[in-house]
Amino acid sequence: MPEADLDAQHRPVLRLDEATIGFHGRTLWEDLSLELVPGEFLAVLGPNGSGKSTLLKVLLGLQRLDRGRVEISGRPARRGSSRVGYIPQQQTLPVETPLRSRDLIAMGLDGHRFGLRTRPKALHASVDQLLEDVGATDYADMPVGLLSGGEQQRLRAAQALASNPDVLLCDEPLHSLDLHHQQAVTELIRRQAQERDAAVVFVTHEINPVIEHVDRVLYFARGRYRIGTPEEVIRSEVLSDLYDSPVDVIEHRGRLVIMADHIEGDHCDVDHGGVL
Ligand SMILES: Nc1ncnc2c1ncn2[C@@H]1O[C@H](COP(=O)(O)OP(=O)(O)OP(=O)(O)O)[C@@H](O)[C@H]1O
Repeated sequence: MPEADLDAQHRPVLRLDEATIGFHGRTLWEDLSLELVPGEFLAVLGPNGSGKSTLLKVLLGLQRLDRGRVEISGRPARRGSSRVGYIPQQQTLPVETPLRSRDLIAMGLDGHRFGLRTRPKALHASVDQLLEDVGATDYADMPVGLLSGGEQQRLRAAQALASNPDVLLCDEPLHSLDLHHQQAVTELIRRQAQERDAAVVFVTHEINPVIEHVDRVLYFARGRYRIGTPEEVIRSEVLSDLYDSPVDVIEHRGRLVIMADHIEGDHCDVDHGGVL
């Protein structure tokens, strides 16, 4: 590979530098410094209210930091950037939604580049390619409201990938999907991000469905955070230290189970290997 391409592979597409945010006197996270390179997959974990979605809002340019800097592809994060793709939480679309799969994806394409009115052929070809990339060609012309949750989530992934973003933000995209579709959607996001040299920031309550794809974990709790590989972070001593309270991490039939006797205000979803 030419040296310039190698450099590009290691150039951060996302950079947070001593980023701090809080509301009404409560710090959500403080002095968060982080760089993601193309193709990297970061899982963001933490209990309810720990600031996971707020991180996505900061990266989307919808929320200002109290302190520090946030850059996407070398520029300050800004609202509406085509460098950022966003997959929202899984929500079932109403049956009567008047859109076909291909219409939903076309909505994600950058109108300036593809010239919706002036270059319909180019738009059509791009939509077809995206449908193929996410394995949705078979239902390209189906009304989206008739598709299953997993099929709809594939389309949302295609929509988010349409502008060829450098950073793909995923806000609990597996919520309410069954295990099979959780794995399929995660694999799809991972593969597409790698092929397109995009970094992934993946907010989730459950580590197990994504663990084999995760390069690093960012774990928020109690106004603090830990970052590292899953093996470095999802450990009893690291999480006990983060929560300042005993936490047990055990492996059960290949799944990580995180348990704590009692942490006020949090819950432990033992069955799903969920996050405290
Ligand atoms: N604009 C805002 N003004 C005031 N408080 C806010 C604002 N945005 C978020 N918060 C608060 O910050 C905290 C963190 O919210 P956030 O949505 O980031 O949590 P989360 O980790 O994504 O939680 P969950 O797992 O429940 O989705 C919450 O207590 C929320 O009420």
